[in-house]
Amino acid sequence: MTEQAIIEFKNVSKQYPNGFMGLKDVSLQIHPGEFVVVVGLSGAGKSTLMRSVNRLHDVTSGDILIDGDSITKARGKDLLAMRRKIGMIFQNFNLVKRASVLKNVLMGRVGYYPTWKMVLGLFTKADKQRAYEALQSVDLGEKAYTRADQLSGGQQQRVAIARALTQEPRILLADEPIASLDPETTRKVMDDLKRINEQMGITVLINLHNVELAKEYGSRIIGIRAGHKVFDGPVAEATDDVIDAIYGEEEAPS
Ligand SMILES: Nc1ncnc2c1ncn2[C@@H]1O[C@H](COP(=O)(O)OP(=O)(O)OP(=O)(O)O)[C@@H](O)[C@H]1O
Repeated sequence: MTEQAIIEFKNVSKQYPNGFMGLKDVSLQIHPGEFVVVVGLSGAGKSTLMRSVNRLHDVTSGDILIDGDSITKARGKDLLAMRRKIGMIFQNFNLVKRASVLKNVLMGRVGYYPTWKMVLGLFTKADKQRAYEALQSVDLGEKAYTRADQLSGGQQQRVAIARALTQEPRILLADEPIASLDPETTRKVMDDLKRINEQMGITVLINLHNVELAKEYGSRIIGIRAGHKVFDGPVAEATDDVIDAIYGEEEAPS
């Protein structure tokens, strides 16, 4: 018996309103606990793929299943419940700069409260505890009351990771999370993601430009080129020839 995929793309295509095809007939399955790195040239469709998973982008055709349920077709409360399972971090951190680190991390609980409680900032003790614990897990417990914009870029990204963890997700999407960071902080963020994957069993899907880091941290690589999936396999199979085919100069498939 094969284990149920936590993320499944079935013949997914995405056409932007201007007619450009961001994804072309992509099918894939990701299983619980995997650490999958998506690589490809700038503009290949990596972010489009990532943002389709939690419906930051709607796809044009095909279906995306989360734990076997279609997120493509989900509406209202069902969509909200599915999105709770999916945390996300971004290249530019997306923190509320003038708010404290703790407030930012608590935002990870937004999907669990009605709007009026959020407006009044009425978080439960249990949620505050969750937020502290998430901050501690990225080694930033002592920064809880610091304003987010007082932290370094690497620290801000780790606050964003803590915010995603507070959501108690099963999947973590990371869209170019280290693109704005220097090499040293890059490692710290990647190490945090790896630890979260291994110790908490959270499935990680991450876009990276850097193939070396993709090979070092990933268990599996997906290569995207001009909207097509052109490679999907374990890191050991991502040979130089494979990487050349993902990044190379020759004509991309249409
Ligand atoms: N809203 C949009 N309308 C039209 N085209 C878009 C839109 N968003 C993205 N695209 C195009 O879709 C293609 C894929 O974009 P995407 O951001 O997914 O690429 P990427 O592989 O993540 O690139 P990068 O590494 O530079 O972020 C690009 O050619 C981009 O210009």
